[in-house]
Amino acid sequence: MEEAIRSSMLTKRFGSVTAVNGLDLLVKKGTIFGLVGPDGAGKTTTIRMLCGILLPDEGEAFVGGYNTVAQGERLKEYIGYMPQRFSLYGDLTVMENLEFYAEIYQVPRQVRREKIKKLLAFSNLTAHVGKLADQLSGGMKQKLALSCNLIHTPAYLFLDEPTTGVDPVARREFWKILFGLKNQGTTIFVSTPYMDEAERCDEVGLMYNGNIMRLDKPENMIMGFERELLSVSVDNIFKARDYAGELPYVEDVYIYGEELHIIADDFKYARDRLVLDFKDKKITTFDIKKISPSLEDVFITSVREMKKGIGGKQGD
Ligand SMILES: Nc1ncnc2c1ncn2[C@@H]1O[C@H](COP(=O)(O)OP(=O)(O)OP(=O)(O)O)[C@@H](O)[C@H]1O
Repeated sequence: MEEAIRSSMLTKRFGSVTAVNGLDLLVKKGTIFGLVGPDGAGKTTTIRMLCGILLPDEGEAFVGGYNTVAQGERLKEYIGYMPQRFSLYGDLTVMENLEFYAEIYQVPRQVRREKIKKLLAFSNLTAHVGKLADQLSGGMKQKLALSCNLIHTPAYLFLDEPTTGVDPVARREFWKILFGLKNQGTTIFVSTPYMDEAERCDEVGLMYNGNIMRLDKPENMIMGFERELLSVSVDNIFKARDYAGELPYVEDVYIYGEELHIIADDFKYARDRLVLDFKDKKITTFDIKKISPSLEDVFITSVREMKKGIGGKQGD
């Protein structure tokens, strides 16, 4: 296994807030690592430390063998970093933006044209070279931003929520590009709020309150979900959610799309009792069935357990 990214006890504090708390990570070369977690979990701070932009208070990290602090300048040649709000120049065209970043990254002039041509083809932007960046759709803007970050052919790519706010079709297309990069050997470290994207990563870390609470392949996380999960369709979802939360045989309950997801020890017992208990409360049950968990179920329940663990109040 060739190591690409490693951190040990990486810590960052902002005043009394510990944004990242003793993070130990290991990402293999040529893989996609996904960092998932609620707002404020510490994802951006982690990425910024790994890119050598933010100094850790404790611990250390290495990317491609380079120490992110002591060799931070050297490291910049090998990494691409796309922050949540990457600045494209709206009044420059697609081509001009790429040329601008080629200049910034000092891409040798003799290879610039060829490199830009390849990136445009790779990201399906060839037909739009003359358009102003401001006139592109959200998905195209993100692809252009990614292309600008790939102009110097980085071996390690850090993407902070690169597809937030982008429509599902454009998100899929963006991920096709990421898979293409992975196949060429690029290591990708990406934070995302989308579970379908997390499922596409080789490994996923669930971050909460500055800690990685779980770290595994997505399929292992799903397999490790050992409780019974019920999907329940009712006429009054909020009333049903609040009531189910008080029932002794219900371990957890949350709203999942149009349905209630209920976790219990014993499916048959919970199903039979729920229908009766809901009826008593004048809640009509349209459908109730056992389902396999998705990665989203794993994350929702993990975060809820963590919140309970630290005495926090549960949300949805
Ligand atoms: N420059 C800063 N000054 C003070 N506090 C900060 C700073 N940057 C981050 N924090 C705090 O550190 C914690 C982690 O923030 P961070 O931005 O890393 O989380 P995140 O998981 O990326 O969330 P989001 O997706 O909302 O950006 C939060 O409590 C945040 O308020």
